[in-house]
Amino acid sequence: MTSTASAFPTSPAHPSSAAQPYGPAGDAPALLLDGIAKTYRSKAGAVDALRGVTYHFARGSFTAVMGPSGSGKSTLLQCAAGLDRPTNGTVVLNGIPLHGLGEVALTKLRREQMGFVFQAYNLLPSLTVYDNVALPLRLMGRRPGRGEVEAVLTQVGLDGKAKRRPAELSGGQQQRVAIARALVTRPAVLFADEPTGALDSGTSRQVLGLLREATVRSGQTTVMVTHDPVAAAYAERVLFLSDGLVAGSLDRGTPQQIAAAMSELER
Ligand SMILES: Nc1ncnc2c1ncn2[C@@H]1O[C@H](COP(=O)(O)OP(=O)(O)OP(=O)(O)O)[C@@H](O)[C@H]1O
Repeated sequence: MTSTASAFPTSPAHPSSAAQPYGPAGDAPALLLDGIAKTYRSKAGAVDALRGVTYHFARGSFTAVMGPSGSGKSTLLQCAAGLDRPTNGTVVLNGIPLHGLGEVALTKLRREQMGFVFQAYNLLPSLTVYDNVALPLRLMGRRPGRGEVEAVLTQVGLDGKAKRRPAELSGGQQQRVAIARALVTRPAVLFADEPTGALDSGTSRQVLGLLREATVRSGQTTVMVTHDPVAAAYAERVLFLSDGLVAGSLDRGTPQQIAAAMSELER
């Protein structure tokens, strides 16, 4: 792509914006990426997966990350969540710079301030729905209150399913358990990686509706990687990556507009 300006309105993500107040309360962004670069080195050579990504994810925003295969989406998510370390640049989550943290502190931060939803639901098969959802609280050293677990099960429409085990649920219901498990700690950022990749379109709509509702009702900040323009249209903004760089963004795009922007990037 030679120019991104017309098809992709410029996002408000520039290094200087880190110094600006955010939102009505002047809060820092939920997630700030500043000049993130990631080079993978192997015997086959070096691959520059990210080449300087600067972006802020405002509190309470729901952002989809899209881009052609190999554009760096998974790498971005991994670096943002502290699952991998960038070669250069800074990630600041809820005001906490990740680069200064050791593995133990990073694990604690992930448990307490991040939620994860993947294509594979990753539920523990031997635990009930209730215990799967309560697990992150237990891992934080907290005794889960019955009310808080039940409230989040209600939020995802799983009333009455608390005693079931994952194998007794449909795929869509299992993904809703995974979302409940991700939301129960009230994380600063919920990371979702192809959350509807294994679901049919009707069930996908329900799951995406839940993610959107969590933003609208509870101010949940969500970052979702997806290949699907229909899924991305549930987000307020789509951030496009191309060849390890931010190519632009699109606010409140329709699936058709998002698909057209993707086609332009893939040309
Ligand atoms: N562990 C690794 N070692 C070497 N290269 C890697 C590694 N992980 C990713 N890459 C390379 O980095 C680039 C970005 O990969 P990444 O998985 O982030 O892209 P993506 O946009 O998520 O792709 P896809 O849509 O196909 O999942 C690609 O060229 C990929 O081959």
